Amino acid sequence: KGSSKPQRMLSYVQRHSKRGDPDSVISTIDIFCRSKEWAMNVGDEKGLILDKLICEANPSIVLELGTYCGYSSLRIARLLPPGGRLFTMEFNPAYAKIAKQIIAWAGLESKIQVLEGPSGDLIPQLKKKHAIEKCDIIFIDHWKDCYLPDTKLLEECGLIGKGTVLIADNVTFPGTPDYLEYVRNSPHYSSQYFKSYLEYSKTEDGLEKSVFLG
Ligand SMILES: O=C(NCCCCc1cc2ccncc2s1)c1cc(-c2ccc(F)cc2)cc(O)c1O
Ligand SMILES: [Mg+2]
Repeated sequence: KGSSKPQRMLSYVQRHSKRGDPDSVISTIDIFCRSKEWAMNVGDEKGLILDKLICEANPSIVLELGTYCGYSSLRIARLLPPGGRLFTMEFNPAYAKIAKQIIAWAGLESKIQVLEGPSGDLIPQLKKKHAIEKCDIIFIDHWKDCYLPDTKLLEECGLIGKGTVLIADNVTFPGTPDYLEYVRNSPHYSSQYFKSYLEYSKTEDGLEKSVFLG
């Protein structure tokens, strides 16, 4: 019964970062992923672009699809204005368990709610169960073939309104071709590609920012 990579990441965070200090936890995870074990966090290079996009939008309600160990949840939640909230969806219960512990260690649990289950089931529940009107920002970082169907589901559920900003990870690698084609060709979105690198590697990747025009 060995440990998992997320478990090793959590114990590295608890040993090497300052409790209650999100920036310390974020940089510690980056050191772990560069020096010990690669992991599929958005990472520090794309993370800086994400930070800028979050600050520009100054969002109250952020939805994240794909929590993993909570790295991007910390990056987002630490930049929210007072009263701002992040709802993050994770399919894998083992990942969700670790993410909650990393989020608690960083002291951001009051701003972040981890929702466990498949996004296809959770998205239709958001309005009624969590009193969410519209999402200000949606960070998409889950199964790459779910980006497009879930975007359409979010539209149908009325969670995407005029000005909602979609930010999608991995649009170049592993790649999300059907999603890109949709947001870049739809008259309802204004889309922009931010070229960067796959986390902790030299491979090209990037974030796609798409604003819903109504
Ligand atoms: O798969 C990736 N990320 C999604 C994990 C799937 C987790 C899910 C969450 C959830 C919530 C609700 N409903 C359903 C789902 S499914 C991912 C993979 C790579 C990568 C890059 C190079 C490689 F060689 C190999 C992998 C890099 C990345 O940045 C990623 O984000
Ligand atoms: Mg990703």
